[in-house]
Amino acid sequence: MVQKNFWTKIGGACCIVVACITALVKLVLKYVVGTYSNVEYPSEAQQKIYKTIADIPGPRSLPVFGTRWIYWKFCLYKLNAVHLAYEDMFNRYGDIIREEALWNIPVISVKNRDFIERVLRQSGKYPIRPPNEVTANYRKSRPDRYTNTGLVNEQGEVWAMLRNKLTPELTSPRTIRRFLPEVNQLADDFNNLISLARDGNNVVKEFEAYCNRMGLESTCTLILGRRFGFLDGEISETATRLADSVTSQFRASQEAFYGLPLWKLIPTKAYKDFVASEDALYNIVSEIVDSALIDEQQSCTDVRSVFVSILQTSELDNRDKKAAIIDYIAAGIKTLGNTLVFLLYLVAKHPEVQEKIYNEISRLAPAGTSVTAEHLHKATYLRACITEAHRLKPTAPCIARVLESEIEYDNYRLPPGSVVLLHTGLACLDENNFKDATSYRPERWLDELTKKSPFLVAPFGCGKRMCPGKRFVDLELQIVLAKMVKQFEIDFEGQLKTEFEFLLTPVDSNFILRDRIC
Ligand code: HEM
Repeated sequence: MVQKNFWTKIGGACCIVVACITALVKLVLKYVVGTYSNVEYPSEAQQKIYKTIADIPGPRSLPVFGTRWIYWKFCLYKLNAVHLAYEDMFNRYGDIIREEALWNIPVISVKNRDFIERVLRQSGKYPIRPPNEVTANYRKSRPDRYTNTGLVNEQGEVWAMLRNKLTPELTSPRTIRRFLPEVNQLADDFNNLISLARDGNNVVKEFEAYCNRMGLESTCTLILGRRFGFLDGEISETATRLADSVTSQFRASQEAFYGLPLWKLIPTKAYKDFVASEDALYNIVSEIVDSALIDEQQSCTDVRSVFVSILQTSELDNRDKKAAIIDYIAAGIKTLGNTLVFLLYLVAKHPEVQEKIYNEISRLAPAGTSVTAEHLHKATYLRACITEAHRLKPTAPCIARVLESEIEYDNYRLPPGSVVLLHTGLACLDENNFKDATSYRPERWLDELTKKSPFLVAPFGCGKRMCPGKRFVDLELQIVLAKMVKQFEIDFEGQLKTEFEFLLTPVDSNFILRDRIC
């Protein structure tokens, strides 16, 4: 018993001695190493400064399902109002939010200007935009039609190869210059269509449908090099099918992305709808391409260059050429239609702005003349009105990226591979970034002091993955706005309603178009 006590005491003493020696060695090492190497060892408090993705605030997350429950029926937000959900979440949680997709994969949303700029500036050779998983999944299941998931959804070297081969003709200023007379004609036909669509009170109901037809006709004309009659009084069955399938494609993508992604396990209704719309789109575009191919052999006009350049691209499978045309048409219709409605709505709500556009364009291009490149170059106020509409109501209000390297923000460390949504649209409404941010004031863009803000006012995205349709859309918006303001006094009663269908989309828009008395 005495012996046991003795050994216990010896053991205790040894422990105390070892602890003291360890502390002493630590102290000496810290002092010596600190003195001679100049390396600063962070204190425990300093080490804790960095927080991880898991610390970012956001809605409560469920195992496996993550935070997608917030869009379920009777829960916090509506699936067709995702834009309002983000507004509310930024108010609740601050400038950085964590959501979780299926299997608890984090998705980080940010609206801080500095963060947005750093992410967009860091992009390397192959910037990664998270693919639309529904489209990618479907296309992989149809090797008979697709060799890859397409320009919009591919990554890395395959994306770079598609981008290099498919976009130069579309983005070339020469193509856009050559297309100018055609856009003048398209704008005249659009004016004619909406003029005839007015009721006795000069109201055009569901104006967005006409703008989508304009998006469809002009994108098809640019890409396929011929007119399709989507602006004729009677809309053809093909136009209706094409417009419907693009709408249901966006809607189904939205449900499959933000809703419960059960489609990964079983073919849900949303997935089946998506497949049906993708099939319809494929069949319609195939018909159009085939008929355009026959015409192509009989004609040799210049406007066909985008189509011809795609068809003549060497080392590209025919399936890729058809897929590219589908992607261009699908990418162009609703984006262009929505943007046109938002622009005209803002102009309608600001008669003083409208008057200034009218005066500028009447001075530059008198009645009866076409709008030329020189007119547009001089129409600085008209262009400012378009930039300001992109700032205030962009149809694509956020840019998605996968981080290529680590980023630190507000004491959080986000590792490479993190999925981030950059909410440029909401950042544009922040008073810290723009004075009088929620007002439509085109004049701000005429002020030399206003920063151009290419990372905030970025309706077409940014960097190497930027929208290849930008130049064409710029041209079209300018000519359509100029010609509409010349012909009509545009008015709108009440507030424009919007929904989110993967894009910010106008609904039930009734415009009043009074003939201008010159
Ligand atoms: C107002 C009309 C349009 C808007 C607002 C718009 C917006 C955008 C945005 C935000 C992106 C993503 C860019 C990024 O991640 O940095 C994009 C990509 C794309 N857009 Fe557009 N777009 C429009 C019209 C068009 C048109 C007319 C076409 C084709 C003729 C087109 C074809 C594409 C393609 C192919 C991509 C994918 C590019 C890539 O990943 O390399 N877009 N667009």
